[in-house]
Amino acid sequence: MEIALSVKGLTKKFGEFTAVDHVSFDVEEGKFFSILGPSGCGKTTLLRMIAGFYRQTEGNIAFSGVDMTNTAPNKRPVNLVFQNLALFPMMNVHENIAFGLRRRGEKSAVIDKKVNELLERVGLPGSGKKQINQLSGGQRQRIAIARCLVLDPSVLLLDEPLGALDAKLREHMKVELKKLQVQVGTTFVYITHDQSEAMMMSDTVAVMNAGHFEQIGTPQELYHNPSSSFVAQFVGNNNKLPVSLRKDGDGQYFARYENGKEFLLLGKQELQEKEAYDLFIRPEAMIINPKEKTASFNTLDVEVKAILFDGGNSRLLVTPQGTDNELVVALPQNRQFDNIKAKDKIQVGWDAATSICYKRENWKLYDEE
Ligand SMILES: Nc1ncnc2c1ncn2[C@@H]1O[C@H](COP(=O)(O)OP(=O)(O)OP(=O)(O)O)[C@@H](O)[C@H]1O
Repeated sequence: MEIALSVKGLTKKFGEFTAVDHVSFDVEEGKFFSILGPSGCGKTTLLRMIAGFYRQTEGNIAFSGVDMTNTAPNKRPVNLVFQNLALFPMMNVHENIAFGLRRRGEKSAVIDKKVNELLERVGLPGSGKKQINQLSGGQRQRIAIARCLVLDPSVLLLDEPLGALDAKLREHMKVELKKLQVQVGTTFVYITHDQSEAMMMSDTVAVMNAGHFEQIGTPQELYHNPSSSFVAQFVGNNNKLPVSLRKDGDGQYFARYENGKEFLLLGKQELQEKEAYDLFIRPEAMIINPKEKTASFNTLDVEVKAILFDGGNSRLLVTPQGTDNELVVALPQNRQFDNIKAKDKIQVGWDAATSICYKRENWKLYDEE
């Protein structure tokens, strides 16, 4: 498969501050590639360098194998969809989409044909005469994308385009945007701080932290095999237990929890005794009142603090005995645990293979601030 975009060692410094630090990645043609990271990690700066709006301090950018590191923005085969969409309110839908083609000096008949084709492709045929203020948030979104696609970019850059929408519409547009990308087949490079957006829509996700990429992988790889504490915490819901490590005579590691309980550790990660670690266990990896326990099964006695009912995403909030920590345990959908109530003492357990341990790091996700 051809590489639509190749970025090598891209770096941007603002004075002494390094906003983007030697970032490298390739995006295959026709794929949905997301850059996911908390506010201020450098996503927009990276996107602006790719678009050509910022000059890089170091590094290279190539489109379809052609180096364009120093090419002017309007000569690059990219287009950028902004967070605020930047549609022209005084123009109708047709005029908005036609804008770029007119500037290119295309003939009216060609413009009309292309605009109508694009309106079909984004699922809004016949809406050319509508004013922008007559459109819903989701429709505006599609028009903003149509306005960029009409110029036939080989890569479409999207800067948090769902950011301005309310929660319900965001959910809907995630699915719409994914379908639209598959339908039009254009390579999308999408930036977001919302992990569920990135996970649901992307073929590949790069997780960005403080100017660098922590991990690049499929959503499944990031979820099941996070390569760092940051990724384990930023991608999907995870429980974090502060632990210290002990190695027994056979070289087997155990995680010692603050209430004195020890958990077996499996897995390939490098561990060092006596360092401070965090043990990560996904809510759905935890089994309530486990009956059949494998040889590598860990258990923990907990008290139920609250039932967090949310339909198919219902969970228990529990506190392990002898600690102030709170853990989240997914509730199976078979109503088997309908009888559980607050203050109940229960046991939760997980297979050691489903947990992962990383050295403790002292950063905070901005949601927690
Ligand atoms: N023109 C500039 N001059 C100096 N510092 C800047 C400039 N633009 C961005 N920065 C800094 O670079 C860092 C990365 O900013 P950037 O806007 O790329 O982050 P982001 O991940 O897109 O964040 P957000 O999701 O909040 O938009 C921030 O610390 C920001 O303050």
